[in-house]
Amino acid sequence: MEANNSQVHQRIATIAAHLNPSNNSPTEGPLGLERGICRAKGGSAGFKVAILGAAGGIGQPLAMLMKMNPLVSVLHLYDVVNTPGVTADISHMDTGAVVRGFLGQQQLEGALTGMDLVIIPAGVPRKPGMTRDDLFNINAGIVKTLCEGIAKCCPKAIVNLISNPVNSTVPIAAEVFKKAGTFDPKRLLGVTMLDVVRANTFVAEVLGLDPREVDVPVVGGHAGVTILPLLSQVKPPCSFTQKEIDYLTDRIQNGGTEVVEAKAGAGSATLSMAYAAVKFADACLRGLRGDAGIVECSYVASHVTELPFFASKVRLGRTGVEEIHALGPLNEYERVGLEKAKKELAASIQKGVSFVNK
Ligand SMILES: NC(=O)C1=CN([C@@H]2O[C@H](COP(=O)(O)OP(=O)(O)OC[C@H]3O[C@@H](n4cnc5c(N)ncnc54)[C@H](O)[C@@H]3O)[C@@H](O)[C@H]2O)C=CC1
Ligand SMILES: O=C([O-])CC(=O)C(=O)O
Repeated sequence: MEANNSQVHQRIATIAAHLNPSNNSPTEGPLGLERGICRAKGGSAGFKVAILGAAGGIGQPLAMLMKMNPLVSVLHLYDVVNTPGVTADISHMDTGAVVRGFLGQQQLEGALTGMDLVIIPAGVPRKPGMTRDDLFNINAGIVKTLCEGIAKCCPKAIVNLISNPVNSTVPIAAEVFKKAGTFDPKRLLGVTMLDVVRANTFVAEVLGLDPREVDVPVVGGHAGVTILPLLSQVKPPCSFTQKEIDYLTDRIQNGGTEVVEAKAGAGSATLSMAYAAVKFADACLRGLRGDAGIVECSYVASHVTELPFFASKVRLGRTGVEEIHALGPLNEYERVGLEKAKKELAASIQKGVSFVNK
């Protein structure tokens, strides 16, 4: 039966009120708007996930892909701009997750409360000629503020940190959580999955294999020489010429720069990053659900080297990072690479720690 005029006007007024950025309540899609007249409640089973920076180049495709994930029952999209539009758009997808939008600092608390997983792609991306560390001055403050919100509103959530420079932003997040008394090293994960995704792709190209059959461990961190592919541990077992090793190591370490240069000022990797972020978030959610044997590379608080943070294979479970794998046997080429990586990582970690404790 069609709605009468006054019902239609009421619907429009309610939608307008909720999509208005000056409104303090979340910018919900129609399902949330009309709780009074809709039978669907949403969010009964599955996990609650928030994306901070959801209107950005990574955030939008990431939001779309998370809306398609059957493990997600509630999806909160937070940004300082444009969430009403992104939320309205994504909320029309006929998948299970209920989507709600949150706009601006005053709605951060609503975005975070009750979340099981928080994914953070907020912050500025590189332009040609910049290093990831050149983003520190802007992104460090953004990550600090968002993590203060997490410590307050959902201290038990798993955090997937994407914002660069990851080598420093993860230590920043850890310091914020320590200050708040909520730090749990098992729940803070720097996302280095794109390095693994690239490594699998480039190695598969060289070997003439399907990338889905290839598994390349990438350890260290997420910038230049700190990205250390362990080509001696590739699965399925294989061997490379020295020329292939030099080519692959260089291409994997500089994959981000390859995209930044190709985009010529229009940002850095967004689509492959959203894919990698969803692959990683899905692994975290399957771990939370209790699935066994989930192992991915991530940059975490770690004891595999003398550094306080390091990326390596970790096993994900109900409490987050349940086991950190040792690096395994390295060849001479990888041992030299490891020393270089550790030197740069040590400085990036210290920079992050000092930022919070200055
Ligand atoms: N870990 C990794 O492998 C990768 C990391 N990145 C990093 O991800 C970050 C985001 O990249 P893009 O999405 O391309 O950038 P973008 O500029 O397209 O989007 C960033 C979004 O963050 C939002 N934002 C800014 N300040 C915020 C705040 N205080 N709270 C919430 N949202 C805020 C912006 O409004 C924007 O919508 C960059 O730092 C980039 O370097 C990018 C690719 C790979
Ligand atoms: O290169 C960048 O600035 C973005 C990034 O981290 C990547 O694509 O790996």
